Amino acid sequence: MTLSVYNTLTRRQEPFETVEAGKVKMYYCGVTVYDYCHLGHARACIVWDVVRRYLQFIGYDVRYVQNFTDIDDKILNRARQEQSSMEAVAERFIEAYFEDMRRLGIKDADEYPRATHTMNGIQRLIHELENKGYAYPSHGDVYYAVRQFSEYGKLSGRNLEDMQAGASERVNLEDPEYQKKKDPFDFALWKAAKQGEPAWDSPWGKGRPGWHIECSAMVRDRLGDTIDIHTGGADLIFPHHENEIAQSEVVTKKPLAKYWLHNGMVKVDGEKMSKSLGNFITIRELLDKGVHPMAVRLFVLQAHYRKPIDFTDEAIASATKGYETLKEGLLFGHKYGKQLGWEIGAKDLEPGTGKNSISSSQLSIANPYINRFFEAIDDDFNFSGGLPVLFELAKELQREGNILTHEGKTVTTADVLRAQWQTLVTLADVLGFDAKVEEETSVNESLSDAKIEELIQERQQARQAKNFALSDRIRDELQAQGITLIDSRDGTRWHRS
Ligand SMILES: Nc1ncnc2c1ncn2[C@@H]1O[C@H](COP(=O)(O)OP(=O)(O)OP(=O)(O)O)[C@@H](O)[C@H]1O
Ligand SMILES: [Zn+2]
Repeated sequence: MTLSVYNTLTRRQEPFETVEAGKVKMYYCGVTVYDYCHLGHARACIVWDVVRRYLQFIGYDVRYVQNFTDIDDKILNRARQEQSSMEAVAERFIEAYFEDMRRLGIKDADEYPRATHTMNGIQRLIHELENKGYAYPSHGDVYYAVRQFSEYGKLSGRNLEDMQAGASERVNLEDPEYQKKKDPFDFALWKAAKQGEPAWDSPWGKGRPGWHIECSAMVRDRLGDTIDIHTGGADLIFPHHENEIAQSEVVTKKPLAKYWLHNGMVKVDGEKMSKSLGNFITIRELLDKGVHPMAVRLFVLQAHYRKPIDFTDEAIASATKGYETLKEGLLFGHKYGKQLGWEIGAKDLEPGTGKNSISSSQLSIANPYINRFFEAIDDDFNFSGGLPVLFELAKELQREGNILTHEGKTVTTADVLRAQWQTLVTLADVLGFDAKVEEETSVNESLSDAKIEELIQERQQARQAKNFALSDRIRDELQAQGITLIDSRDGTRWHRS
């Protein structure tokens, strides 16, 4: 079977064929940085992280770009509340983004463009839209004229006439914002500067870009006219992605993306978890409470990526239990490899980096598992369908581990067990699951929170006394025990890995 994916644009599952053979250009609409990331963002980032890992695993050279929206009314509001600046708020939450996502084992994207760094590309696009008659200036703003683009609505399946009929009662024609537009569905490409807000010079006067145009500009600047996969949450299909298409395609005369993929929402009591609704749990709250990052990953991957999932304590508890089984399997080689007489170097114990990490003879033993895994995932990235393969292997290894402990021998041969274990480690790595040996340390043996705080104090004093050798040693010793320190202007935070 070969990979096929559900394309929001065509509403069909289609064979996956890239623009350029062997290469995938992929763009994800990332976060607006005015608060800590929540579990909904974790879901989106985990899903696209795993899509990227899988594409790499099956041999594609993937270029993955993810943006940060660092100009927005919500960022400005936060800056006002904190008597700080838009830049400072954005910087702080970008830093926090990296900290949280790395804790979840999400690999860094190849590039992280920001709206504020893309001002030339944004203005160039608006200028071209204006020249082609798709944009018009009004009172210092510039708007996109949706009626000009005959294909408007093709992604979301919406039709301007129906939308107009539905909205007519809600549109307040007295509203000055509406009065600036020729059509109520026209959207801002550029907004005139308001008193006290950050602004950039432009041919239309001082101002700042609208949200949709930044993604069109970033895709074009970083990846070109047509990319293979454009992703984001399903909440972005309309209007954000519809507007991106409208902006980009009339300028380039080419499709913006071959495949439009959207992840389902994390919901709380049936409603989207979102920063604006305030019904969210941040990634750091969840992890600091002791939920294992890999349990969060399992929680996310247990559902098909397009379906909504409900966040409940029970669901997280059940994922935590599930991860315990997976972890047992992943640590099998570390625990029993020697006893089974495997000749293993440190490299064998590393998580797999692709098909090549399993030799061809091992691959043939492991084939049924690998084939089933591929078959599931090739069907529209059905990661949840690939998980039973991992659990079957993990349970089998767990069972053999118990027999070995109690009877001193295993039922299956050491070679087969080794192939099964390496298959598990390799396939688990494709989904981003990784178990660390130090996780074997029981809670009793590990450092208490109080002891960690004490060592951090000691390190602080060492730094003040400029005894960097000592402060580095304390940090390294903590790291060796799975405690990561993060220094920032507000002091030192820590977390267990
Ligand atoms: N609850 C959620 N479940 C899954 N994905 C989400 C969820 N919330 C946001 N996303 C996705 O995360 C990315 C960043 O979203 P964004 O920064 O707009 O977050 P948000 O919480 O929706 O914010 P706001 O409430 O201010 O709109 C987008 O791709 C979005 O679709
Ligand atoms: Zn976007």
